[in-house]
Amino acid sequence: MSDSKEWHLHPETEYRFELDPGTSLVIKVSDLCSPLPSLTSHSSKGVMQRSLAQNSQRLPTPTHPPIHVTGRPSTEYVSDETPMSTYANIHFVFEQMRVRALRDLHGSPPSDDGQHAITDPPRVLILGPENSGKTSISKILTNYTVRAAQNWSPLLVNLDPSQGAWTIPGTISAAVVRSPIGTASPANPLGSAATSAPTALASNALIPLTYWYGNPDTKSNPQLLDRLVRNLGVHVIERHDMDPQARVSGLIIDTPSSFASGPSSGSSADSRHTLIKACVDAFQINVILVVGHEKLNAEMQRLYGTQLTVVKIPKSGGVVELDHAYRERVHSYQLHAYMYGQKIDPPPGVSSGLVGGEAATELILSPSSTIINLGDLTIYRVGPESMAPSSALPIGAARTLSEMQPTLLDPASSGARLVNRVLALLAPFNEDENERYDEEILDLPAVGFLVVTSLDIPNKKMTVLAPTQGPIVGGTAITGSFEWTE
Ligand SMILES: Nc1ncnc2c1ncn2[C@@H]1O[C@H](COP(=O)(O)OP(=O)(O)OP(=O)(O)O)[C@@H](O)[C@H]1O
Repeated sequence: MSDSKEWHLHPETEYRFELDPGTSLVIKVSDLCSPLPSLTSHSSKGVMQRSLAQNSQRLPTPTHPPIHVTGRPSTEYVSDETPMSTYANIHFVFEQMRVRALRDLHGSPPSDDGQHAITDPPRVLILGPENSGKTSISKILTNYTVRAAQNWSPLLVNLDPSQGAWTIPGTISAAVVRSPIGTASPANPLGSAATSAPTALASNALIPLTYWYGNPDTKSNPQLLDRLVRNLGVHVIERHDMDPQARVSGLIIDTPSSFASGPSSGSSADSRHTLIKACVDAFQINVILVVGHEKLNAEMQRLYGTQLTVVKIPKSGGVVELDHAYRERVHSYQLHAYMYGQKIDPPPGVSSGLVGGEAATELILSPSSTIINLGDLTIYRVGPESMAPSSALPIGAARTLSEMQPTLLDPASSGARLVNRVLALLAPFNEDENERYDEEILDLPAVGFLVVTSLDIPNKKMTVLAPTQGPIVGGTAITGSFEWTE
């Protein structure tokens, strides 16, 4: 038995819904000249909302066709208060910046819009408190950009280590986006990465550059996060230098809420400001969008108002308050989906559908469980867990040294606590010995993730679970605070 409903949406309204765990929803927009992807949502918990207004720009007809919704959302309603027109206007301003940058690149005469002196594409930092809709706005602005029929390929950057982005929580990453990102499940909040997606998703799968921070909390090791943000920025700017065509598409950065919340003075404000400055410097930011936060807007205007554009934008009333328990469940779900893929069942009565605009084949992966020698993998830990207590530091010694100090772990020692631990497998060290340096592992991107499922100390063996049978032996890995059991 299918549950189907038809909704007639007026201009400037949006349909919102929330789903119970393990349920899905199919939305069809009828009477379109070009097909709009059905939005099939699947949530591991109770809440997931989507704004349909984000798609309304694509509707080619002046009359607004009904939407057909199949499934049983736990909550659904139509809101007539939406900030989407503001978001669309911001997109149009960014679009003009891209076009001016492209004209400049091609040596075309500047357009006569009075602002032709500025030929920088938008490099946007989105700041806002918890549950303000930052990630959704980053996705909306990115998807608008790739739908603009200009072949733009913007970079989407996620600096929130609690989010999981394209791989697993504990990471920060950047990916070039060429077609609208499908986000049909909280397991892939920013679309699917090519490395873990089956071929069915290949047409819009993303290849992210990922660094492992290893903890969901930005406050656990702000210095490490600062370094990783700068590393990511170096790669992004280098890429833009080599590929000016990509540079003109600009970049959009989603940030953790901790960058926005907290006192405006004192040591925690200092660390917050240091991280924001790291972003502004590393990615050569020229626009800061502050989502619905007067005080933060004033703070950013004061700090950056003279060197770049700071704009406050409204928070959508549709944003759902996601609590700690939900976020923890999503972390576990993301790790499961990283290893095993995910199966999204359409609601009763629907035999097939599109998931994020792609064919809804079963997105199941078969991870590989491998037994290796304890010495086959060199494992480090970085940060607080390896630190001596402050009282044990020599007088005058700075805590900062140990915060950034990688410590080699002996898997057999009880302190290593490796069972169920998530490890990031790092890219190889520089082949040129002369280019090697002490803290090089802090600057190596992650190429994959493993979970230690068991340790056999007497036989000096351990079992690791990984999504593929890629080379692990001889590799270097870093632990973090994440543990995962099936
Ligand atoms: N305009 C909207 N309409 C409906 N639901 C929305 C809208 N914007 C966001 N949401 C929903 O609200 C929830 C939180 O939004 P989002 O993750 O974008 O916020 P955030 O500020 O990035 O969160 P965080 O606190 O993790 O930084 C998500 O479930 C998202 O799907």
